[in-house]
Amino acid sequence: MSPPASDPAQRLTELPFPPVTKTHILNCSYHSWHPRYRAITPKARLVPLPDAFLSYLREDGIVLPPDNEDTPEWSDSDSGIFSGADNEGDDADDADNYDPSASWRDTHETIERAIDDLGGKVAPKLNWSAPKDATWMAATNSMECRTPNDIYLLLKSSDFVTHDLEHAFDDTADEDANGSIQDPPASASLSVPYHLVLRKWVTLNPSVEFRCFVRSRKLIALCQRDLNHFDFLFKMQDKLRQTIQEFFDVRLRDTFPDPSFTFDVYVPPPHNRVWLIDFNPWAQRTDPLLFSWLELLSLPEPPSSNVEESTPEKSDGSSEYEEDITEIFRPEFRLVRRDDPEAYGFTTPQYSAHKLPKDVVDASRGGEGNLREFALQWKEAQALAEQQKAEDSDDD
Ligand SMILES: Nc1ncnc2c1ncn2[C@@H]1O[C@H](COP(=O)(O)OP(=O)(O)OP(=O)(O)O)[C@@H](O)[C@H]1O
Ligand SMILES: [Mg+2]
Repeated sequence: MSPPASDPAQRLTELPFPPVTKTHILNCSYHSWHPRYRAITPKARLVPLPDAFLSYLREDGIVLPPDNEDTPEWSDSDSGIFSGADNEGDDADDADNYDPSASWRDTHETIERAIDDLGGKVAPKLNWSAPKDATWMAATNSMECRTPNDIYLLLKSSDFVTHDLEHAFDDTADEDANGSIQDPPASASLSVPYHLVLRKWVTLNPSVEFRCFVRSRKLIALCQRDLNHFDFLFKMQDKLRQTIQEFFDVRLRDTFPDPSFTFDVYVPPPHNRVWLIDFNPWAQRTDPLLFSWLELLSLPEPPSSNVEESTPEKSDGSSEYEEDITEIFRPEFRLVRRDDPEAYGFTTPQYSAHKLPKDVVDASRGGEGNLREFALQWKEAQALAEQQKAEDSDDD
């Protein structure tokens, strides 16, 4: 028998989120919000993905379409990844003729044209997730892609992308056609219109990327996305908070379909223009970064005078009181302090738990030689990451 809702043990193990609906998850998908916010988002192209392409993404192993010009030599023998062309040896005949893109050639070509359209370099993502955990697979060690194959390699290596494909609606409540929660759950499930999102590549300065938390259409908290300490942010904290608050009030507060959500912004120098990068659901799956979800769920809300279009007047006709309240409430803006990294548990590299995609492990099982080679590369990559970490902390 399941414990009653009032059982203290249950209260301790479950965060008090309002039910997360599939509609809410879909509202945070790039393809749903992008048309509404195109003007405030860096240039992007969306490519609808047919089932055949989705099957390719879901397949085990990483086989790339033939691409003589852009597939580097090392990709055939060194890592278990191979392109349809250029294979040598006894087993190569089949692979020579195999083009995984044969059944989605149109999509491949659309992607090629979109990359061109966006100036030759793009940052890819699926409906919700970018392959941030797979950049170590890429020759550039980043999400910068110049060819369709660069994109496929990243997408197929990413656990975050797999989550979009296989677990988009995990832990969501069922709802009826009007969006009301169904009890008992309805069996009908919403299907996901999968899209490849290609964003024109820009070299972003991670210090001015922020995640913002909105509860009941009120901006209650914001914080850095990058978990390093940046001294200069402290001096401009008030200005940044005000700029982002205004952006939220004007652009998002009344237009986003759900009352609670998170959004990510980029505020490049001179810090007076805000770019929308992404939305994430108000749900446990979203990383609360410098906050905990329990804090975010229980932080005090601003008085409503801070969010109303017009402040109601007092009986004597003045609105001084409301202005005072507006003055007092500030969404909490959390930055990483100089001596903070330990406190926040940043001693492990970000996404370290995701650095070994299943596909790569599978690829490395091709025999002892392959495994040894793979292990060597793995060690090198780790040493490089350690070195980078040491350099970063020296800078601090
Ligand atoms: N156009 C771009 N060019 C280069 N890099 C970009 C671009 N857009 C975003 N990025 C970088 O990619 C990172 C991840 O992008 P995004 O926030 O869309 O990923 P995500 O998977 O939704 O992340 P999360 O899981 O944290 O919500 C951003 O923090 C930013 O540093
Ligand atoms: Mg996101």
